[in-house]
Amino acid sequence: MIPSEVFDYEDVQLIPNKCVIESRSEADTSVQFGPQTFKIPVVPANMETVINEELAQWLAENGYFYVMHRFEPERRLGFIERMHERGLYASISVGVKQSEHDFIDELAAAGQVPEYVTIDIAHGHSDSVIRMIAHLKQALPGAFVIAGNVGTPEAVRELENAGADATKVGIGPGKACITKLKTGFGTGGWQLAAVRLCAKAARKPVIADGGIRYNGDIAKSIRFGATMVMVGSLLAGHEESPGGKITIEGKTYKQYWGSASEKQKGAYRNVEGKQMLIPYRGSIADTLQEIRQDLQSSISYAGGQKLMDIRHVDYVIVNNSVLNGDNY
Ligand SMILES: NC(=O)C1=CN([C@@H]2O[C@H](COP(=O)(O)OP(=O)(O)OC[C@H]3O[C@@H](n4cnc5c(N)ncnc54)[C@H](OP(=O)(O)O)[C@@H]3O)[C@@H](O)[C@H]2O)C=CC1
Ligand SMILES: Nc1nc2c(ncn2[C@@H]2O[C@H](COP(=O)(O)O)[C@@H](O)[C@H]2O)c(=O)[nH]1
Repeated sequence: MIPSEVFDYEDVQLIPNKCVIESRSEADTSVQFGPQTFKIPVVPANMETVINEELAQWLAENGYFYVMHRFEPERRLGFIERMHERGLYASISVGVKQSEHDFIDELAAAGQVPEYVTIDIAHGHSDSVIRMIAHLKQALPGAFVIAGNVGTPEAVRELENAGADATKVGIGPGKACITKLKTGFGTGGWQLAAVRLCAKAARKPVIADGGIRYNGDIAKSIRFGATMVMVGSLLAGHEESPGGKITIEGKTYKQYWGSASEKQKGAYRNVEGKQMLIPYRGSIADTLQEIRQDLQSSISYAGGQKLMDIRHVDYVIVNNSVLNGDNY
């Protein structure tokens, strides 16, 4: 499959339709994803500098989707128990190694079924992921299984056929990502077109993962078929973000690093990520509220009342329009 139309977020603008609401507050940004409905179609990336247990609890309590990362594997069972004790949903990540299969058996034996499990590896179109989907569906049949990451319609179909309830699309578009440079592969530079191709092939929800630089990119992801949008760097600069706070020459930053960076792995082996500093942005609650308001505006420009009305708008390709003086 060679994609015929290739574009990314900055190359596209959505075309407005006549407004049918009196106020943006009437626009409904909520989305059904798996067993729950969430306030906005946005999930912080399952990365160590983006999400931790405290933030996960706050997000669940406040109607947002989260996916806990998998880099403290021994804490996951306790995390699920703690979330369930508080009457909150549990959403965890797993890898594909034998120890992860053993962990799934441990959860089944303990009767602790997370509502969401994300299989999170770099190259998700693989037999190892297909085996993990099968194991999850057999051992924890109540869990909603998200599988990734992938970048092709073939991969989406194969993982869905294996039993995945949703797939996650994005190989290399992330801000901390160097996959494109190190391997020559991926959807970096044409992530939005890849989301479109994958979503067209999908029969189940697709998560667009990586490359979101502006709030408007979330609406563009929805237009091109995503049901949920995973965001790393844009949500990593907050007070609640787990990365360390650093002040340089009077300006404050938070640390952000790739899950396949040397910093995360503790060794320079198969490194496909880097670390960087993200300007400090205050409270994540304010940013999520701003995202919701911007999405309400998007829905109004789409001539709609609800999130999925954005799906039906026309668009134009305008090369790099966002970068032509519109940065803020
Ligand atoms: N979205 C993206 O573009 C990317 C995301 N990441 C993130 O980095 C983290 C680490 O990812 P990952 O290294 O996959 O996790 P793991 O180190 O857990 O690797 C998962 C398993 O897949 C194998 N594997 C990994 N990559 C390949 C490949 N290209 N071909 C064949 N086998 C492979 C690994 O073996 P072995 O290590 O021996 O090869 C390992 O057994 C994850 O959170 C992932 O999401 C990483 C890169 C790209
Ligand atoms: N190639 C790599 N991709 C990575 C790594 N760590 C995380 N990721 C992916 O990036 C997104 C977040 O992207 P952003 O543009 O919103 O910052 C995240 O969800 C992963 O899919 C990595 O080390 N290498």
